[in-house]
Amino acid sequence: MACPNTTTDSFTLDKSAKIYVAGHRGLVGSALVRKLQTLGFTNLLLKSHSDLDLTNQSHVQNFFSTHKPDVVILAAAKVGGIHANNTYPADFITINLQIQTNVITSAFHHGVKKLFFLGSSCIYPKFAPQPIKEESLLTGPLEPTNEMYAIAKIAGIKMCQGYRIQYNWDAISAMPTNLYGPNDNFHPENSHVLPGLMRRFHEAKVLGKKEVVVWGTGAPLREFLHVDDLADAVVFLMEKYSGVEHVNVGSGVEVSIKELAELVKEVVGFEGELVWDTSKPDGTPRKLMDSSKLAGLGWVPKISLRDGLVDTYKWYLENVEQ
Ligand SMILES: NC(=O)C1=CN([C@@H]2O[C@H](COP(=O)(O)OP(=O)(O)OC[C@H]3O[C@@H](n4cnc5c(N)ncnc54)[C@H](OP(=O)(O)O)[C@@H]3O)[C@@H](O)[C@H]2O)C=CC1
Ligand SMILES: C[C@H]1O[C@H](OP(=O)(O)OP(=O)(O)OC[C@H]2O[C@@H](n3cnc4c(=O)[nH]c(N)nc43)[C@H](O)[C@@H]2O)[C@@H](O)[C@@H](O)C1=O
Repeated sequence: MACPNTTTDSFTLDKSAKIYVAGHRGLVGSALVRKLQTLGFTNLLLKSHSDLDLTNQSHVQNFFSTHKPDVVILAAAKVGGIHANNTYPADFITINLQIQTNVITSAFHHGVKKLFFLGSSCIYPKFAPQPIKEESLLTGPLEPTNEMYAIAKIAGIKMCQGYRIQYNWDAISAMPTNLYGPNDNFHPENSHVLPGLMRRFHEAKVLGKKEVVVWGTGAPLREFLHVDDLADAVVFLMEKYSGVEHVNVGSGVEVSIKELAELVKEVVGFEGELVWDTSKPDGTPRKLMDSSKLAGLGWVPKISLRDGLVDTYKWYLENVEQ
């Protein structure tokens, strides 16, 4: 494509840059705020969903016109696990297209210098060769359980590319693997597998239950990354990367859902049995990403799955458990 990959040094040098973290109360947004504050950034622009609905175009335009951020990290989205994606496909495509279109276009028109778009590993074809390289995008059919969400995310990547190619605007995107950590969504049905199981095992332990139901066959393979590692990677890419192609962000370690369930069970301390509900969908059989491009730039993850689970369960006990 037309634009070369270049590096940028404007981001970390200026600790007073006005950085708008959209979605700062969510899993990713809150980790980004922690990371940026630790690094000494003093001018974070934060607006909760109740104060600014990013699906509302005129409100988003007014917000950018008033506050004029220098940098935008777009971590606001309609997000959920396999059940939520499968049950609310209209919401997943519409809300995500609205949020990202409003934020990207307003950021461009109001002089934002750099924008970071977060996609997801579900953008890749269901049967992409593993580990999945960035080039696999748009080479085959998507996984049906999250097709709507994936199509919105692909549109976000392409918007960033389009604005870079046409206007040389510095919009970059990263595709994280399955994430977990503090401020995750622990909803019993709509969450992702890791927080969903953590809650179910915890409640079963407290109530002295003998069994916990786990969805699907347990055979699918997933790659998990602690959100603090993701936040570190995002800041790293903001500093080091300015290219047209999206960048995979994974841990490089995959586990089966059965292995994950056993590990969460152990960390939580539930001593009963697992019962597999095979009426629930498995989703993509495998989605290990190839993160060698990011590794080549000099970034590697630090938090093991076991350590990350222990940290997340501690957070759950302190913040979610009543
Ligand atoms: N979690 C994961 O495993 C992965 C996430 N990602 C990507 O990372 C990004 C962040 O995800 P994550 O942190 O997990 O999601 P969360 O659901 O934890 O956070 C999303 C945030 O966006 C806000 N938001 C949603 N809709 C609107 C709206 N209309 N207006 C304003 N704010 C809104 C939410 O506010 P409120 O809660 O008040 O609605 C929330 O603060 C997303 O782009 C997602 O695709 C990528 C790969 C994996
Ligand atoms: C991040 C990613 O997340 C989603 O894709 P997913 O990886 O399939 O998501 P998941 O975490 O919900 O499930 C992973 C696996 O785990 C099994 N599973 C067992 N028991 C529970 C359970 O209790 N809850 C859930 N949610 N899943 C369970 C489940 O049946 C499946 O086999 C998409 O939103 C997609 O859009 C996306 O981007």
